[in-house]
Amino acid sequence: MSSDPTTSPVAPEVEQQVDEADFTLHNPVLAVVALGSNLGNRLENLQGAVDALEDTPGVRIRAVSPVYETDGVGGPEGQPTYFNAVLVLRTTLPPHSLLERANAVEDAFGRVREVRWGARTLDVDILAYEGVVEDSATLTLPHPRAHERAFVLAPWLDVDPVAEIPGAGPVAELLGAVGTAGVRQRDDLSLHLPA
Ligand SMILES: Nc1ncnc2c1ncn2[C@@H]1O[C@H](COP(=O)(O)OP(=O)(O)OP(=O)(O)O)[C@@H](O)[C@H]1O
Ligand SMILES: Nc1nc2c(c(=O)[nH]1)N=C(CO)CN2
Repeated sequence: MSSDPTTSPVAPEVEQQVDEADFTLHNPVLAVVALGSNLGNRLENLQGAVDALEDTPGVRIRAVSPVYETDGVGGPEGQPTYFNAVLVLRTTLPPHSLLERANAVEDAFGRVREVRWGARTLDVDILAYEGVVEDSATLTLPHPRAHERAFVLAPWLDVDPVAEIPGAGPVAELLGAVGTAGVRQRDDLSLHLPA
């Protein structure tokens, strides 16, 4: 019996996953990320997420949207308003690695997962990753509720006026259908890239 690991058969799906990850590592792609906060210093929380993502090997922020103040959608009654923003990233991280990093950034800001859609210091969602369509146990792409959320569509349109959500349509049309009630741009606030 040989102990040479190179002679062990590799399942075709594993081989495909490795090939895809390898391809991504050498070919940066664009991903779109949503930030939200309605607890603590909301602007500082969003800025902290921008800083942490820009500090991530394999991630470079290409565009930062204006900050919106938005009424909470879903979740318990009477929660504080959110600050929301959207980032365009150029990344060599495969989708699941980007999700892990997004979750780690949330955790670093003391995010506690209790009530569904409850108040949170920081939420980092992946809205879209290149043209990828995927539905696994931990990651759905594009984000399954992005197309119906004005607090996501308005800042997304600002950073990419021709954006389209695979399977749902152009962001501009989706925002037109959803409307902008409860979503106010805060011209007095902004996020910035670290120097
Ligand atoms: N595109 C995605 N971006 C971020 N998380 C995702 C995505 N698809 C699936 N998930 C999974 O959703 C789980 C729950 O995410 P989270 O607690 O942020 O939900 P939420 O922000 O309260 O609600 P919503 O999903 O409606 O925005 C995450 O642990 C993650 O595994
Ligand atoms: N206005 C607003 N409402 C929400 C938000 C959010 O970021 N902004 N996030 C949610 C879960 O991701 C649920 N509801």
